[in-house]
Amino acid sequence: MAKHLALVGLPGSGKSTIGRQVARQGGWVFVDADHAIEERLGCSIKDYFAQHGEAAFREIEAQVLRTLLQAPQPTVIATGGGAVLKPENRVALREGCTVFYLHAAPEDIARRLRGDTVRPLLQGVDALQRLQALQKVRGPLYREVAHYVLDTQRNNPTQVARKICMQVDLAGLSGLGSI
Ligand SMILES: Nc1ncnc2c1ncn2[C@@H]1O[C@H](COP(=O)(O)OP(=O)(O)OP(=O)(O)O)[C@@H](O)[C@H]1O
Ligand SMILES: O=C(O)C1=C[C@@H](O)[C@@H](O)[C@H](O)C1
Ligand SMILES: [Mg+2]
Repeated sequence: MAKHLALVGLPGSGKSTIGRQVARQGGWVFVDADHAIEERLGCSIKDYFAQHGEAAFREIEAQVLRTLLQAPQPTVIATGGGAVLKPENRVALREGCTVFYLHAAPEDIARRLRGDTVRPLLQGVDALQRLQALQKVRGPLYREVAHYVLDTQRNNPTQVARKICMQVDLAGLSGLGSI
């Protein structure tokens, strides 16, 4: 039975915001994979992207994910938006976690992220077009890895977090305890 809970979805789908709330509600440890990666890098993801490129970043991301999945305590993991790109990450996530895909249309996310300056893949481009392109490639991968798909468009982060907790409770997911 899965031990951890992972949230996957496009940049801005709410993984960090909702993951933190789920962990608080359930009394679990919360880890934002992007923060764990930045600790490991010693610099921001944005700077690392600029200096070393995406391929180098993906290698570090895979290593950090592996480390997080080995944690002895049940953890809510907000994954990076592109963590599902590597097939081995998808296998590791699916096996080591109960995975929730936070779905939202690119149009909605573009509205949420208006004025964003930290997401490297959305800088200096038309954010909506980029999100649509990401959705085309990643949508099937998020669905492939997910045990559950949640629509985040008609629900605010607190409501989505509550739905996740209810699902965890209903399914009696061992390792995560009950809420
Ligand atoms: N269901 C929602 N409804 C409205 N706004 C939301 C919802 N979920 C998240 N947001 C808002 O969208 C923004 C992005 O959320 P967040 O940073 O949690 O996304 P993320 O998936 O962690 O992104 P990234 O992959 O880039 O780390 C935040 O301002 C957050 O408050
Ligand atoms: O969508 C992506 O590819 C990314 C999303 C962020 O969470 C970070 O992991 C990084 O900026 C890459
Ligand atoms: Mg995040």
